[in-house]
Amino acid sequence: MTDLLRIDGLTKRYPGVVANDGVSFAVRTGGIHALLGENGAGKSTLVKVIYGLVKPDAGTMKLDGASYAPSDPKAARAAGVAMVFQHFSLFEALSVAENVGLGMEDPPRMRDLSRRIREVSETYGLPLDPSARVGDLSAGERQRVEIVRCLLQDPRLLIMDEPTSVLTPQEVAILFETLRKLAGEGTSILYISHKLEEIRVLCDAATILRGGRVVGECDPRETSAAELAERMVGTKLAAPKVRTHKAGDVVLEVAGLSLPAPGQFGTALKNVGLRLRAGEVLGVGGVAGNGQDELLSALAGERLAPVGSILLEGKDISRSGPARRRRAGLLTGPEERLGHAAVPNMSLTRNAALTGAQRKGMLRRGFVDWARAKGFADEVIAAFDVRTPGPEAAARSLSGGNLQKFVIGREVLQNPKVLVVNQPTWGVDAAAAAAIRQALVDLAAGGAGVLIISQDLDELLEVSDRFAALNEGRLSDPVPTADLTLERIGLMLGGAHGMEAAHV
Ligand SMILES: Nc1ncnc2c1ncn2[C@@H]1O[C@H](COP(=O)(O)OP(=O)(O)OP(=O)(O)O)[C@@H](O)[C@H]1O
Repeated sequence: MTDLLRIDGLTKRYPGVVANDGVSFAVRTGGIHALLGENGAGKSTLVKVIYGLVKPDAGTMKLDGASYAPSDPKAARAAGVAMVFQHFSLFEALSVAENVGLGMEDPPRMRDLSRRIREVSETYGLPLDPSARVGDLSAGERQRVEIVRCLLQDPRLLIMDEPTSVLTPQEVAILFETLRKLAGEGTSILYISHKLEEIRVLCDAATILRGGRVVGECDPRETSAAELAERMVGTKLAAPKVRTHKAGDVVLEVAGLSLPAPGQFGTALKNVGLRLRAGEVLGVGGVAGNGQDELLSALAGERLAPVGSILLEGKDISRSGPARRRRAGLLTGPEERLGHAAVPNMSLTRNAALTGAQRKGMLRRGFVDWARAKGFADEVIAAFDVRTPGPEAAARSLSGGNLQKFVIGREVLQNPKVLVVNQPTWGVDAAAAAAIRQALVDLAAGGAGVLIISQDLDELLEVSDRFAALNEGRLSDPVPTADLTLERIGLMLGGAHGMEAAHV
């Protein structure tokens, strides 16, 4: 096979860090090539250079033998390079076809565009209705819009940055079929993911990055997931510690919590009830968009709840805002790390003060004691192995996984009575995800109640004592994790409560 893309000696420096350090590798024509590496290893920077979003300081690229140095994404697209991002950029109020048209330089008439979308979606097995409103679509369907948008450009190279983190197992299977078909037709695929088992079934080549440098190449089909992880990290991974746990008193009680949908595309919470005990981890699973964000914001106090519906250690906090709930010991970590959990342009010190000021004694006569705030940011960085030049770095300059470690660490180290987190290891590499899970389990072992909302079933089964499913804003009765079978989980996620039939 010939090489479609060749990269030679590519270097990109940021203040205090070399994100890519003399990176060289090649992607074969029709190959599905994985980029592997821990958080901050430089994967996103590398694909941004290929897509014309970031200019390298040194190095060259060749596409199909010709010199390639895109000045912007438009030039990259013109050369046949397309990219599907982790975060979608779609307008919820517009239709699929309208969204696709908006991204095109020279969009055809709407009727023709709808026809082409239908053709592409049928050819590649990506079910999509061009007239559907994007706001009504699942995360997997939204991703299909982005993929179809790329395929309409007839790309030679398709870059995908962590495409499966928002998908159900069924949607992952559909995506892999599509990617294999594309590769079979000669399109090359550059694939970033932390899910090593997925890489082993999908990809036929892999480049491993560590600290911005290429540390190895391999055929992932012939390399075990453990070996891949070890080559990424450079050391052997510690197996998670087994814990012993004893559930204590009820620390958080939610009863009859109903709230209307926050907006046109939100989900209403319907009579949600749960009891969380000290020392316990309760896992809440569910497909994205079934009320996860709404449950977190109701518990955080971003939206107030009906009187008597949320009790912390027996006290009604339903009408208290976030600051009072924090003071009382209920802390939360939302899913969206950049913008919700952290302010992108603020330093880590300032972000540490944002949620930690009260509980970490940073307030002096109403003013923040910045030395203390910096001290706390340093503590989080050290305890959670956050890779950054220091606490003065802006939140946005951290790689996704490192910022995630920071925002989770910031809450865990505030010694909460109850911690509620949504997607705590989203986009986090295997070693860091294990560290975050361990920290949550340790927090519970120390006597806190921990509620983890996640779409990662393996994660929930690994760390939770009990498991409940969120479906269309309703929470099932929690079941001890040890009693669960995959079939039962499937029924719970589909909305079957007790012996009722699933309504799909
Ligand atoms: N705009 C920026 N300004 C300053 N530093 C940056 C910027 N973008 C990336 N970096 C730094 O470059 C390094 C590589 O980051 P990059 O996002 O490429 O890593 P990654 O491998 O994609 O990580 P993750 O898996 O966490 O997404 C990190 O140390 C990061 O902090």
